[in-house]
Amino acid sequence: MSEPLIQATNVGKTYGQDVILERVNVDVHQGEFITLVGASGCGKSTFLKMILGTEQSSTGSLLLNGKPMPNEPGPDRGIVFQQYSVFPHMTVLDNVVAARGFQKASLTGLLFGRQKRQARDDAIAILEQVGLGHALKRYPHELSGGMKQRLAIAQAVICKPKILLLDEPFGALDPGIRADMHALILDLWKTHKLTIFMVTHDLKEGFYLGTRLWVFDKLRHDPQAPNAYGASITYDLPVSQEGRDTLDEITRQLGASRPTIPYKETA
Ligand SMILES: Nc1ncnc2c1ncn2[C@@H]1O[C@H](COP(=O)(O)OP(=O)(O)OP(=O)(O)O)[C@@H](O)[C@H]1O
Repeated sequence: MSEPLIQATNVGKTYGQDVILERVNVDVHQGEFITLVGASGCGKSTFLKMILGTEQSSTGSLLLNGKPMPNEPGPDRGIVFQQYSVFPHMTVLDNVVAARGFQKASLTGLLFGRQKRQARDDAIAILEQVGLGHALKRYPHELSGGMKQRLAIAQAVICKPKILLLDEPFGALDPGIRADMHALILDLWKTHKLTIFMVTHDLKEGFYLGTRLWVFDKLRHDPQAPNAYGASITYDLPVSQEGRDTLDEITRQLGASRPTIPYKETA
């Protein structure tokens, strides 16, 4: 098998005295679609931020293509948050062109001449793909929640990331709209050959979208010091088509069984 795209070895994260994550050991290969589930506050977003480069691991090693994860975001890693992060004073089209501008000319975000024409053409193509081709001239306040999230996804994808990080991107959307967004994200994943990490609170969504599902949980608890231990990945489940078909059964087993990755005293 090829070299892992991301390799985490005994990764831990602390904020002051609080241990958030500990002993995270995973390899991720290009093209995987990882979904992350776990209790609120257990460190899922923190793990995404470490891949984005806005947070650094406190212990262990986190590698991207065999080299230490850069300490800042880069064009190879895009992110979409639950709260719509678009520029309110720009049209839909200009929002996506600007995202490319900040990538290519980060200080001013301004593009000129051929670069600008290319960015416009690419932006129109990606907006067509996310279903906003009819709304190029609208402003964000004229869009529904689902449309704003499509716009945020288009902003991330126009930068041609290898890795797309999705932090509960559909959490604020109605169930019917979420189904459309699922189809969109699977389409983008395939056509742009992305590696996706997606945090969700919806186990069903995690099984439906992912090729692999991670459960974050604490394996050690100290009732006297609740923040003394951090969460690890306690289940690392490959999701096959059969897995999707027998979702109810897997959900039942997850609730009833013990973690498949027991805690090991490794250095
Ligand atoms: N910059 C920070 N400084 C101090 N503590 C932080 C910081 N960022 C996050 N935390 C803490 O780290 C813990 C994990 O936060 P994180 O957002 O990663 O959890 P999460 O699993 O994504 O939660 P949720 O599902 O609610 O979004 C929380 O207790 C949070 O308060």
